[in-house]
Amino acid sequence: MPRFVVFVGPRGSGKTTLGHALGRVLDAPVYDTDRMVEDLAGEPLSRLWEREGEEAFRAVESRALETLLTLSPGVVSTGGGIVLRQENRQNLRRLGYVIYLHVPEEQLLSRLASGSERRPRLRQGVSLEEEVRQVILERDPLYREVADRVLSVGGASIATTLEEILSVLRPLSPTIGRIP
Ligand SMILES: Nc1ncnc2c1ncn2[C@@H]1O[C@H](COP(=O)(O)OP(=O)(O)O)[C@@H](O)[C@H]1O
Ligand SMILES: O=C(O)C1=C[C@@H](OP(=O)(O)O)[C@@H](O)[C@H](O)C1
Ligand SMILES: [Mg+2]
Repeated sequence: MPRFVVFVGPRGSGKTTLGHALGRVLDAPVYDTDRMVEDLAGEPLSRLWEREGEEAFRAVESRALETLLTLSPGVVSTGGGIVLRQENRQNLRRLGYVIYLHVPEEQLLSRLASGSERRPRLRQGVSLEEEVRQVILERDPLYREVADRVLSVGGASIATTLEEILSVLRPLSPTIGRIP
């Protein structure tokens, strides 16, 4: 697999879930920049964020992304805010084929509201609904800027979305590697 397949998109769009699923099917290494940040920082993401704030987290996130450029190609699940920095947008494009998982706001909201995982809030003093609205407004153009492909996957099951991803990747197999 000579190049990476990279998922970008907002929180709850399924980057982590689909990254693992795709890695299994392709028998390729799976990287999640959030887990790489935790390894580099030596503490859970939520604690780093709480203790040192978002900017400190972003600095480690950029280092994690730079590290990826030196690793064996595989599937990369990014954190939803990785596109905020220009240097990261450049590095994402260098890594390989970037897929933006586009999911309607209502669906993101219901996944985030029901998820058991602890995710730090991105906006203070507003409802989760307003946070999701603001964050999408700010980042949607940035996801589109880095994406080779925008996949609208709202409403589809994990299995159906995985099939759709595989059908997008198949024609690219000369640069991505063998796709089943
Ligand atoms: N069709 C779907 N595709 C991806 N995730 C889904 C889907 N339906 C429900 N989910 C759930 O939504 C959540 C997505 O979270 P996650 O994979 O952590 O997203 P991200 O890494 O983009 O924040 C998971 O709990 C997953 O089980
Ligand atoms: O959108 C964001 O700014 C963030 C998304 C999270 O990753 P997921 O998109 O995988 O939830 C994680 O990087 C951190 O909590 C910040
Ligand atoms: Mg994730």
